[in-house]
Amino acid sequence: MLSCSNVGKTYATERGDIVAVRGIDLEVPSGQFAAIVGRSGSGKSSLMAMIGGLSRPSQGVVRVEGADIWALPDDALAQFRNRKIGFVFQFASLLPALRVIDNVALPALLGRRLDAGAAYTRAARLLARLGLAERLDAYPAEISAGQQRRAVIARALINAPSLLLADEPTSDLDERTEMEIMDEFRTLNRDHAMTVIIVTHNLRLAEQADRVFHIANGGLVK
Ligand SMILES: Nc1ncnc2c1ncn2[C@@H]1O[C@H](COP(=O)(O)OP(=O)(O)OP(=O)(O)O)[C@@H](O)[C@H]1O
Repeated sequence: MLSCSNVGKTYATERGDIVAVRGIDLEVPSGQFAAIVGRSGSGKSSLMAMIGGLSRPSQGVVRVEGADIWALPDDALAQFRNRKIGFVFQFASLLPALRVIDNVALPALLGRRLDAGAAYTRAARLLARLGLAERLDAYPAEISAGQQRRAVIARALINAPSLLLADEPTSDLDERTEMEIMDEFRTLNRDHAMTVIIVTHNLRLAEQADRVFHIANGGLVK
């Protein structure tokens, strides 16, 4: 379902090139729960950004459900991301001027596959499942960090993606919230055959995955 063939990323900087990812080959079958682990700076986020269609590889091919995503024109890639991939990334925070429920419904409205009524109904249902039924009308600044993370997860799921990418989804959260979020990922993975890839520093979380990829210095450790 997801494959990387010889995928690499080099950043050109004023002080020369930085090779962040060096020709990685990996495959994650549909419905698998995979974890990517590695030290800070090893290239995990760069790899996830290429897999998610957010940052163009310097070399290699990324296929998601058979599609060579980086061969798609920009608008087709944007549509593919919107429909097929859910993101739980640190930088993808909630829009502060919108209520929680508006934030969650937004990708469905942008994707134009659900009408507004259906988008809001689905957003409310997802938020309720994630324990936010009482906070639908709150603004992001009015809810806790753990609740914000759950709202981001609801937003990632609104278009029923086949691939969920989560970069350090539970960092800064207490152990109980962390476990609740992991349980939610496992349920989605099991009940909806959603492929899940998480990046984590936390080996306790990685142990729960079907498959663990270790990255060091931009390459996979065999
Ligand atoms: N936009 C960029 N421009 C230049 N160098 C970058 C850029 N983004 C990342 N790098 C460098 O690429 C390497 C890999 O970074 P990356 O963020 O992928 O690692 P990581 O494993 O996700 O780290 P962390 O666990 O700290 O988030 C690092 O040396 C980093 O400094």
